[in-house]
Amino acid sequence: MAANEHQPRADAADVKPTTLSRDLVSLTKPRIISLLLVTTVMPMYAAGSPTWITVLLVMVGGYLMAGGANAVNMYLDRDIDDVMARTRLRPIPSGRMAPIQVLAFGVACATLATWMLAYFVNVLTGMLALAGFYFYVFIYTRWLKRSSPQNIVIGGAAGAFPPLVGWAAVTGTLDVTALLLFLIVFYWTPPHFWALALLKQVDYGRARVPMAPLVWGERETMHQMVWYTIILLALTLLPVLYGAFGLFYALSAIVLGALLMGGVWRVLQAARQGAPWTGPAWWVYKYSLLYLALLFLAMAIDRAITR
Ligand code: HEM
Ligand SMILES: CC(C)=CCC/C(C)=C/CC/C(C)=C/COP(=O)(O)OP(=O)(O)O
Repeated sequence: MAANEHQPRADAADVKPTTLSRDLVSLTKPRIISLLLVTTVMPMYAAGSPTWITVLLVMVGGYLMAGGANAVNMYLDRDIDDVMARTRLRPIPSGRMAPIQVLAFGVACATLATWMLAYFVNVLTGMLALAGFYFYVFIYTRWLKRSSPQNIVIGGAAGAFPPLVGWAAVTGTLDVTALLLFLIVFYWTPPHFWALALLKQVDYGRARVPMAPLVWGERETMHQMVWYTIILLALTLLPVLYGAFGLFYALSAIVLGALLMGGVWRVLQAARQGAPWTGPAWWVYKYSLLYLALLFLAMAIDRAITR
């Protein structure tokens, strides 16, 4: 029996204020945004010495833009969220909010964010954040998520916009280091998400979402995770080669990267030997979050040490 079959389906109009405010926050997917903000703010310190007010504006604007994107994602995905155990208790499928309310909230957040970032920070920052919103809503959610196992590779580029936003907020422009930070998040996304997708195949199968393990099979997905991780590790060391970051970052990237590679390799080896691989896959999913946060923190610390 599905997890929330005993949950009462409330009328959207009957929602208590406390529940409504909690639902509005949950529409923004705050835990995911916490890491998006790390990948926005750390590049600001890697790019220069931002004032605290710029950092605050970028954090609020970035939260509103990503939160708006996540709310519109929940509006567009309300049918599949209703059939997946992981997402069935969200405000729309559980009947606590009407779809149109969620859409209006998401669009309002994104509009406010565009104005805040463009007016108080700079136009490029506002435009880049808005591009991330459009990429996530239209390219990933509306198009690729339901049509191709490459959904999270190409669509995943949306999640790589935050470092560009942070960089542009401090420098007013983009350069090759900013592009590398974009590519690092881009190549990080497949091992991050496919580790989870391997574990959630029943959900995605029920929702008919063509995630890689269901289309390519488990073993091929694991091979792809290994390749993306190898490219990711190479990319993380590139900025050291041309002097953008120093020894502290280099050592951090090597140690953190070796642990990620070890985890991804353990998943593949366990599957090859017919041993249980779900434990190692959970480890890779969880560790991928810590990996990205610490890698970006190391960039900022490195620049603080060498500046
Ligand atoms: C297409 C790209 C991505 C996909 C498909 C994806 C998918 C997911 C999914 C399905 C979850 C589980 C959430 C849940 O349990 O409700 C998750 C967790 C998470 N993701 Fe991603 N993700 C992507 C990119 C990113 C990016 C770019 C970041 C931040 C830089 C990120 C940060 C997180 C965090 C922090 C969690 C843990 C949330 C929690 O503990 O509740 N993800 N991701
Ligand atoms: C600059 C800017 C605003 C960028 C936007 C970045 C952004 C919102 C990235 C989110 C990435 C993500 C969590 C995808 C999961 O969607 P999903 O639909 O697969 O997850 P779900 O099944 O949990 O809904």
